[in-house]
Amino acid sequence: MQKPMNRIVFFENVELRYETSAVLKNISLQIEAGEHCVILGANGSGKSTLIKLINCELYPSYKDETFKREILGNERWVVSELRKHLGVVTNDLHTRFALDGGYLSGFETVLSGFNGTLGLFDHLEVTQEQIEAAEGALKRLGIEHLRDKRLCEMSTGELRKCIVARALVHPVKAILLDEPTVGLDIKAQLDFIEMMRSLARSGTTVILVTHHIEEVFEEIKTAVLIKEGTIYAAGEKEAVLSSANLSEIFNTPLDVQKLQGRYSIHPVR
Ligand SMILES: Nc1ncnc2c1ncn2[C@@H]1O[C@H](COP(=O)(O)OP(=O)(O)OP(=O)(O)O)[C@@H](O)[C@H]1O
Repeated sequence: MQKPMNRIVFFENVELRYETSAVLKNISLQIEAGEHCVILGANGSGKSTLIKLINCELYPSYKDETFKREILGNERWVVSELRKHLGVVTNDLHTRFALDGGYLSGFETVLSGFNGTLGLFDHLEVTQEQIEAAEGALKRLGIEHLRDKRLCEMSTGELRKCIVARALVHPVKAILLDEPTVGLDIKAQLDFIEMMRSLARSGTTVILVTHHIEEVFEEIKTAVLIKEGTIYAAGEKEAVLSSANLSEIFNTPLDVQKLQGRYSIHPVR
């Protein structure tokens, strides 16, 4: 039986190894529903690996008596079932659609979210309900104009929004966004931030991995800093996103400033 999904992530002492080396160690992390959260860390620190663990693309390598891993209240998930509650947007997914799905329309891309496929297949039935949900997801993101446009004719930002809409065909409780603004120009990036804010305000828990502190929007209250595969700090963003903490995780002297709710980061010379 499924437990209530009020806790999106509950990890205690989770470890993940690629071959012999531990990439994530002693990861203890709780993210509650509605607790929009940013994950920051240097290149190679383990952010994407953490997202893959939450998303059940990867599984912990080692378990001792202190180990705990629950996602949306459950220790085990059938992945196709989890996708109905947890949306995922990664650059890998974007690249797969850009490279192999150019012939798909925006609508077909979104609709393919029901079966987690790259495109639609004759043997997979499409119901009227699914069609309406896909139309609804396009509307929710304000991209109805991309409905019939082919992916190969879309800009990076347009395609990215279709991938987000695809992740939202189910009424998901939370969405994981791994560096979602890579490749977007300034306007597309600002639009994307507004879209994330509107998702957050509508009740979808947003878990954002980014390299850009200025993307930490107002609704995000929690920050998690990853350093060399461990959680260096986690908690309220005001406390966690300090100059000292960011200088430490990026291994360079940095000055963090906050002006009118927006963070910015500057090198200390
Ligand atoms: N499939 C893999 N096999 C072996 N090692 C891997 C694999 N994928 C990632 N790694 C290693 O795991 C570590 C963490 O990688 P991860 O992609 O999680 O980092 P990240 O913080 O997301 O980095 P970035 O900011 O550069 O995207 C890195 O040292 C990386 O080389």
